[in-house]
Formats: sequence, structure tokens, C-alpha cells
Amino acid sequence: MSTTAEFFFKYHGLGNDFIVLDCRQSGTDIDAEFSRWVCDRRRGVGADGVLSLLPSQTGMARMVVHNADGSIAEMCGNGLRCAVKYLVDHSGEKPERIEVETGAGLLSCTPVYGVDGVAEVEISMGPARLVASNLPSGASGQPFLDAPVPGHSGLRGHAISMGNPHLVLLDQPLGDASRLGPELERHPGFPERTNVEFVRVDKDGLTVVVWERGCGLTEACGTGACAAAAAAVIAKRLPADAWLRVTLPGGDLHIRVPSDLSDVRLRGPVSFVFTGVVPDLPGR
Ligand SMILES: N[C@@H](CCC[C@H](N)C(=O)O)C(=O)O
Repeated sequence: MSTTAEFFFKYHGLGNDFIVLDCRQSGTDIDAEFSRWVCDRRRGVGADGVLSLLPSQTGMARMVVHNADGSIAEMCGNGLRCAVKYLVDHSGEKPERIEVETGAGLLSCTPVYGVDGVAEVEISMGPARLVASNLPSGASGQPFLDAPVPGHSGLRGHAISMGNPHLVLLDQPLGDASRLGPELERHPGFPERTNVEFVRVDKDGLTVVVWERGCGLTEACGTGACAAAAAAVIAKRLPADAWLRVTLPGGDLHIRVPSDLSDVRLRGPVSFVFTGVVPDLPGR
């Protein structure tokens, strides 16, 4: 179990909480064992995931997302807002825009400032992909849209990648998330497991509960909100090119999906919680 970072910083976006580790000096990422320990809510600090910030040639940092179970995710929308707040609030500057390298590409982030530094961030999340190696479509197959979910009679879903994989279930009771989530996370159609969104389509937006790959039910999921909004737009249940409210257990995000799905925008709040010293660990 190891990290080269001396301090950790805890942040949350709508209750989706993360430990930020600044590893830009050493360039050394953490291992899965460290992530499992520090995320443990009884034996560690407690979080849904760890965001390690590594050196980047193209952005202010490269963000690696470690889930609470030690697995690595390609992207995290709420986590990226936390990383932006850390990077900007510790830079001594107030940039209009910063870029961060992620598994979903180099993403442009616009901080909105409040009395305590960055209060909100708007992110250009890149495309909602319907064909991807981490979806049932594979890298070159047919999109899986409003399709029956094999092995689950009566269940239909949209498979969408925001860098990370999502199975969006429109009109699925939100209360089904803890019952169906664990099995659907490991549905054999998704080669790298999947996040699962249980979605109610309202007149003016969506209400969503997310079962997240690698950490279970969370208070909010940024990429999940983007995937749910993209599915609702594809299904023509909500308009493209409009800011949509997505209500999650932890609060509201705002998402805009262009009609060609080329660049989904996400806007939401971010908060600093506390900082601490990483204890002396074997291997540090
Ligand atoms: N909560 C995140 C997504 C974190 C990664 C996810 N669990 C995965 O494995 O893909 C978000 O806000 O997007």
C-alpha cells in the first residue's frame, strides 16, 4: 500500500466525495490497496474514490480516478470539478479556464468563483459515445439504444460511454437501484462492468439514482447525469441544446446535450471538506 503524497484533501460534488492526492512532483500513482484503505468509511478517511493528480504535458494535471474498490475509471464528472477546485485554489491565480487530461481526453473546465475560491465548475465533457470498446456495441458495432437487456425480461436500456460506461434505464423505478444495480454492474454485455442509471423523466428534467461501478450507490454521479440526459435526448423525451436539470439524491446538476452528441456540458457545485496528513505507510 503506498502513496508519495504527504497530504490528502477531501472534496465533494453534491455528496459524491473524493480524496485528492497531488502526485505531480513524484509522478507516481497510488496502488489499488491504498485506494481501498483510504476510501473505507470505518478504517480509512472515507470516500467514493481517489483522484490522483499526475504530471501532464498538455493540461494542468492528468487526473486518474480510482474507485473505492481499487478499480480505475476512465472519467468522473463530479471528481473533475473537485480536481479543478484543488488545482485552481492552490495555484494562487484565478484563471478563466483550465484543461485537465483524463481518460476521456483533454477536457476544458471553466471555474465560477465564490467567496472561498472555486464554487462551481462548468465542464466541456466531450462526446456521448454510442459505440465504444467498453459498451456492448464494441469498438465498431451497432449502438445499444432502447434495447432489451439480455437476461432481464421487461428491462430496456441505452448503453452510453462518457469515457466510462453507462447503462441508462429510462422510466425505471428509482427504488430498484440497490436491488438491480449490483447484478447489472456486472452484466456480461459490458466488458469492463458498468455504471447503471435509474431514471425518471420529468416535464422539465430528470430525476436519477446511480449505482456506480466500483463503489455502489452514490449521492450523485456527473458522468451518469450526462449519460442519462443524452439517453433522454436520443429518445426525444427532452430537448437537445437546452440546459436540463438533473436531480440526484445529493442535489441538482445542469447538463446540456447537443443534437449531434459531440460535446456534452456539465455544470455543478463543488466543496472542500478537510485536509489531513497521510500517515506513515509501509512503502512510502
Ligand atoms: N462519480 C463519478 C464517476 C466515477 C467513476 C465510476 N464509478 C466508474 O467506474 O466509471 C462521476 O461523477 O462521474
